[in-house]
Amino acid sequence: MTRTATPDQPLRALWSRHRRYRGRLIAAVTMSTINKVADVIPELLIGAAVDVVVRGDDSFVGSLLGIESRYSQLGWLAAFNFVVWVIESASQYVADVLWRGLSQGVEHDLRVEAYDHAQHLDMGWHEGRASGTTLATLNDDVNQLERFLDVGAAAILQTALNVLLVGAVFAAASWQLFLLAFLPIPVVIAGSLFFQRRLEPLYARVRETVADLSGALSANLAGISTIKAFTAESRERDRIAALSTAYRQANVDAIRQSAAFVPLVRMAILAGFTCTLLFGGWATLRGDLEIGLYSVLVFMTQRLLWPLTEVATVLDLYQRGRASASRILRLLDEPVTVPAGTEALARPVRGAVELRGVVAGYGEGPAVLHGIDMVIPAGETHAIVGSTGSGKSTLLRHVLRFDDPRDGAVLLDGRDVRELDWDSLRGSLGYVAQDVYIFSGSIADNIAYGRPDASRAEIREAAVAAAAADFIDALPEGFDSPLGERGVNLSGGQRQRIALARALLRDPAVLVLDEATSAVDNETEAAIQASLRRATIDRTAIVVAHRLSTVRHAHRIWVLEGGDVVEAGTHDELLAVGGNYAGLWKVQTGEL
Ligand SMILES: Nc1ncnc2c1ncn2[C@@H]1O[C@H](COP(=O)(O)OP(=O)(O)OP(=O)(O)O)[C@@H](O)[C@H]1O
Repeated sequence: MTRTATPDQPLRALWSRHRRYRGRLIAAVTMSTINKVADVIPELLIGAAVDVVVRGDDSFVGSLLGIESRYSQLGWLAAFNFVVWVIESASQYVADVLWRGLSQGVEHDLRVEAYDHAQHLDMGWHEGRASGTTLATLNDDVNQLERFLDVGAAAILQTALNVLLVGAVFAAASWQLFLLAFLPIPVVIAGSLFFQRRLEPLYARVRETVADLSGALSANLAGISTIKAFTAESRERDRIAALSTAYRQANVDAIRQSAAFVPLVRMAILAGFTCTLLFGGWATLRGDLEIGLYSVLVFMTQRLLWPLTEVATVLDLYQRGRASASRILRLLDEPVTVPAGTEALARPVRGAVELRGVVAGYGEGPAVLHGIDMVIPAGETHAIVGSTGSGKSTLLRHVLRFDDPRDGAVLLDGRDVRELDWDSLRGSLGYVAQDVYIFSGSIADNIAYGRPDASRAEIREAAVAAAAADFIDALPEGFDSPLGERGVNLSGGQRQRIALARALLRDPAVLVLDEATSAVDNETEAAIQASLRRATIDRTAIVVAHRLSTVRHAHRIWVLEGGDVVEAGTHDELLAVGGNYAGLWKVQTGEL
């Protein structure tokens, strides 16, 4: 499987996918700018107030407004200050709402897009990694990005605006002081770049370890009954503890590095602050600088420099966001190796299935099917039998196009399934898997999963055909009985019958059953067999079975061995041949 390289600028690459939010971003940046300007003005006003008190009639405010009384001048300043604060508070609120809306919007879109992409990736991709690892990307990584967008992006903008605005005030007051006060800035920038480079691999490691942990946690919860049955609790606890320790250690390493940045920033700030205090004070004493301006500059130095300590936090969020963005992009860049075709089948679909020289295998592994030729005419029931590991499920997997063959082709109604759109292919197939999945919801919801618009009467009809209606009616809430996420309150046989009803309700041209009656008792099996015979009168059925009694009436039985068809024929023909099938039949029934 080829993998597209992650771009060097994962956040930028991610943003290019979300250009539709540009308007909202511009609005958020505008609001933050208004807010920052309104935030700086009160400090200028303090300087103006000191100026009023010290210089009286000659003050800047006095000459600007043409008012003599110092009391009135201060009153005007207070009124102006009030207006500025109202603007500051209102713009803060609007900016917060806009930034959060932006991050929530991007997060939502990304989560849905990444999930949708993941569900279109082939089965091999999903089987090749723990589902918890994918979950970690869809959940933790997307959330991590939200934190960066929510807090980090706005903070970066605020700090940059701060430097610009305060810089403008300093530059207007005295260029010498401007240079002194801005002394720490290059140090902070150089430090940021240095730490950013060091932090990048550390946060990539944090994301990897959290994915491993998440994968192990979800696998363990899914297999909790096995853990209990084998009293493996303490062993599993230790395994999870080891993965958690790796995660903690990765975080500690990253935090140790990112925290080391804070003292560096603080020392740089101290230098800048001391310079302003000392050199500004001396200049004022010499009469080169107005007292009002000096007090403004002292306040401004605080305003300029202290927020720089935030740079470390922002850098931290930025690096975490970058690491998460790379993982999300990697998922989004994962190619869909089993893409849908574009052709539609002529309706009604007849249901003729053919395999022509199908060679198949998993990943880079050896071939599991070695050139299977099989013709299943429309309307017939064909069985596939063979010892365990002979390739029966692999064959079904290719009929369903969970995977494409390495060589040869699978055809439905004479068309290569790779050319067909999903609706034509999977819409024509009713599948009952070996391991039945029950969704949370009611029994009726589960049966209607493939046809959500089905009426209650149709759902009941499908349940009757699958020999499931009796046990469903016996439940206190009947078809409305809720099922747990994994259908834990149903027996294996009951779950199989629900799955069968689900497949029959779609009225598919081809019914694909993988060991669909393996978990039921003999009596239920006979009931299902009778219903299946009725249900498959006018449709194709491909049935994988271990218990040969369930397929003895099939039109044709294909016997697989080591990935090859070794025998084929009706039950009676195969018994007459006296080969593999006859041997298996004898073992299972004791008769010949
Ligand atoms: N996801 C997978 N990845 C790699 N190899 C696999 C995978 N699934 C099956 N195989 C291998 O393919 C071969 C055929 O397996 P398959 O499940 O098709 O056999 P089967 O006849 O259905 O067996 P059973 O009757 O036990 O279900 C086996 O050797 C198995 O190890």
